[in-house]
Amino acid sequence: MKTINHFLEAKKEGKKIIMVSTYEFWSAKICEEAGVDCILVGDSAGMVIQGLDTTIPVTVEDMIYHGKAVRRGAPNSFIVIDMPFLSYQVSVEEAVKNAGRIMKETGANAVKLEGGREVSETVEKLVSAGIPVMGHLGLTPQSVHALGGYRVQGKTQEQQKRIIEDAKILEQAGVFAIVLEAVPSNLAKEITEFIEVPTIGIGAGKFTDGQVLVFHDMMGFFDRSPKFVKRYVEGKKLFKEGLNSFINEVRAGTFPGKKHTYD
Ligand SMILES: Nc1nc(=O)c2c([nH]1)NC[C@@H]1CN(c3ccc(C(=O)N[C@@H](CCC(=O)O)C(=O)O)cc3)CN21
Ligand SMILES: CC(C)C(=O)C(=O)O
Ligand SMILES: [Mg+2]
Repeated sequence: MKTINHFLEAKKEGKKIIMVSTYEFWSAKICEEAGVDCILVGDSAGMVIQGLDTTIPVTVEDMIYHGKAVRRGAPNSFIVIDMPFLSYQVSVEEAVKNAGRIMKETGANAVKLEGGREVSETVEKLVSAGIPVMGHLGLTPQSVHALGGYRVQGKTQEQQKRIIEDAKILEQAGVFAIVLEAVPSNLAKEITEFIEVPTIGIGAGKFTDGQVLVFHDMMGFFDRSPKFVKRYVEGKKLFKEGLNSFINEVRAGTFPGKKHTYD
């Protein structure tokens, strides 16, 4: 079983950290068998699994449901679960309660929450309660309406300064790693060199200590994806081919054959 120490050691040794965001039993099992360092049960489940336009409606119950399934598929993996929108912003007390429920009911190793200085007190409290916390800066999708859409962050000097400061504040608050989403690669590089905890990038270039992608994105299940997604398999095409074979064989009367029949 990997622990939070694995993340710091990987950074020290210059070994890239591999994280994949996924939501249920069988893809979690594939991730564990393939040897990823960390599985993220992302609130992107709202978009990928529920077909929502944003992650905003996702609930603590949803995350616990997904977390339990992922833990069953990946019993030996380091699992991080996203705290959904408004499960940690209202008060530190609510955040501890919700994070505690997520940890107790799923068997996760850590939680992730979005934001910088505005969540630093919450991070401190969670860490002091024994709950490891991963940070998330740059494009923070739970603030999509405040940001005016899913836009690259850290384009102006002012924004860059703020994100760098936020990374330092999160590190001081006790996070064991920080996701950097949709920021210019030179900014991600600067942050990665500036802080001691590892950075895990998505749309943040190649200089971060690790990379994360959504399982269904990299497997090619979506027709439209952000620029940062690389499709390693044409999953939708492959699945459609399989499905078409089933349809054609049933219509032609060639399935089920002898092999698939109890005689
Ligand atoms: N399937 C999936 N993959 C993700 O990576 C992901 C989610 N869902 N849901 C939560 C957030 C939302 N994310 C997103 C969603 C859209 C863009 C996007 O459309 N970006 C455009 C515009 C960039 C710009 O104009 O600045 C792009 O072309 O990359 C980026 C990140 C990343 N996360
Ligand atoms: C894209 C990653 C970092 C995430 O937060 C998610 O999957 O929800
Ligand atoms: Mg998320």
